[in-house]
Amino acid sequence: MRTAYSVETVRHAEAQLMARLPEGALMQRAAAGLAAACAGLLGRVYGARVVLLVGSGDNGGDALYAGARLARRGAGVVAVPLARDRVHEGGLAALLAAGGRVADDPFEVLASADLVLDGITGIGGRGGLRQDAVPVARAARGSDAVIVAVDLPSGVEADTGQVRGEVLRADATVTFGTYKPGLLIDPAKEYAGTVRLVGIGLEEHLPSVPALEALQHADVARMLPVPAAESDKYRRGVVGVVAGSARYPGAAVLCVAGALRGGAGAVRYVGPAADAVIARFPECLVHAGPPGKAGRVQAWAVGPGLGDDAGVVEEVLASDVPVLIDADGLRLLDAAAVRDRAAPTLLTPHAGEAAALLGVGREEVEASRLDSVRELAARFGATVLLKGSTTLVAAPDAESSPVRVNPMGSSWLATAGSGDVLSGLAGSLLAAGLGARDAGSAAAYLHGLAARHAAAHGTPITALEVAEALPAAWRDVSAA
Ligand SMILES: NC(=O)C1=CN([C@@H]2O[C@H](COP(=O)(O)OP(=O)(O)OC[C@H]3O[C@@H](n4cnc5c(N)ncnc54)[C@H](OP(=O)(O)O)[C@@H]3O)[C@@H](O)[C@H]2O)[C@@H](O)CC1
Ligand SMILES: Nc1ncnc2c1ncn2[C@@H]1O[C@H](COP(=O)(O)OP(=O)(O)O)[C@@H](O)[C@H]1O
Ligand SMILES: [K+]
Repeated sequence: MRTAYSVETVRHAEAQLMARLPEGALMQRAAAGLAAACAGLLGRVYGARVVLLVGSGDNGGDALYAGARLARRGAGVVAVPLARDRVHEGGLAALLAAGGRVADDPFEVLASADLVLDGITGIGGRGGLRQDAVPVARAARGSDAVIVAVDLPSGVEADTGQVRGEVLRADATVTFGTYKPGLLIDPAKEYAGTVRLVGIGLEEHLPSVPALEALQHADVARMLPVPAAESDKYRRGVVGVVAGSARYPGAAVLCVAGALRGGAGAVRYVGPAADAVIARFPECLVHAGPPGKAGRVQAWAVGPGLGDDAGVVEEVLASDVPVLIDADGLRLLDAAAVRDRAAPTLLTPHAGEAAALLGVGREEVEASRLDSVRELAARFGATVLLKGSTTLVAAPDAESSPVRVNPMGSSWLATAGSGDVLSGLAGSLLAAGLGARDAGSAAAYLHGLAARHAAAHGTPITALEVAEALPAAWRDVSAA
């Protein structure tokens, strides 16, 4: 599991750690890790041309001390202080003592740099880059240099991943002590490049519950259901799929395709697209409906391609088993009925659907994905999976359940019907006994990995191919 902590928590842990260490020791640890990462990127340090963009805080201090280390190894290191009267004094002295210098003309040194260290702002930054920093940031980006962000790309919001102005896009980011949410969530994530975490001893001072967590193969493997000797199809869980309509029969087929690969013992399709479903998947149980007459299930997945049948959504919400609601189901649901449910509910909106549920514009959700998913989970008292380039899953008990961010996405998933596959898959995991947060985040993980398998040759993929690649994704994860 990779975890990210908020700035406030990092500051608190930093204070505890610093109280135990000699003055400046923490910054030296950070600088040592940063210099080592830069050396790795440069290959040969001796003779390399390194430019430091130095802001007025400790982020600039890190850059200066790292620059001093590179200068001692023979790099030509030049500092570009953004405010000459407010530079980390110890860092600047160390750089000068190591043979580095301050630039006379920032644009000239940037034009021929091999590597630029962005030490303008880290966790102390507010808003996008200020006007005085913008021209040098643009010149750095316009050069051929590798750009390495110190702790965070300057200009992003560390706690939310929001981007409110200009950001210096990095090729790599070296972050200290812990990931920050902004390094894992779009749009900020897109500016960070490859992220490397450097330990500085902060870990033992961080609380057990992070702000954000990202699953890895082994975490997902532990969640996936495996049939035991005494299992039968009913004990493994039956998932009911309420999807599709005369107009959209394909959504039913895709949702069932996902559900069949999600570990439930049986998939029960309920709705008007039974012929299309059975033609493709003879192993599926089908029923014309209504859901209450179709037989017992251990979870429902309702909504893809449903059309305007609010009655089935109401009926499914009134059941006492876990329910996943997607697509048309999100438009038709009664918010009070969701809040009043005793069994878990998992809502799976994309940004547009989330915006409609919140009564805001789609751009607002896309710009503030973390706040949006948390707000939805709180408002509906439900677990919410917000789809998109970085899928987030938030549970209603925010204090004890950190938001999960899916690290295994693939932009090839931006294809019609892939969300229907995800709903079926997550519904199947719910029926197999996973909690809503685990079912949502494991489904998003497998779904993204399946898309990567399907697109391995770099060609466009279809939603059905994503479903067909789910066993390969499952195998990968289980092997971890
Ligand atoms: N915590 C830890 O464990 C460790 C922390 N360490 C390091 O310390 C960093 C945090 O340092 P920090 O607190 O000094 O803040 P920092 O990021 O340098 O920014 C503040 C300065 O930037 C300025 N500024 C603000 N917004 C701006 C903008 N939009 N555009 C331009 N400028 C802007 C702001 O100016 P002001 O508002 O005061 O005018 C202020 O002077 C952290 O990220 C890590 O690198 C490591 O050394 C060791 C372990
Ligand atoms: N740019 C992207 N990068 C990664 N994943 C994406 C991107 N765009 C969409 N996705 C994923 O593709 C799926 C699309 O689902 P959805 O929006 O419901 O589409 P549909 O209704 O056509 O099935 C979701 O799993 C979403 O997270
Ligand atoms: K930075």
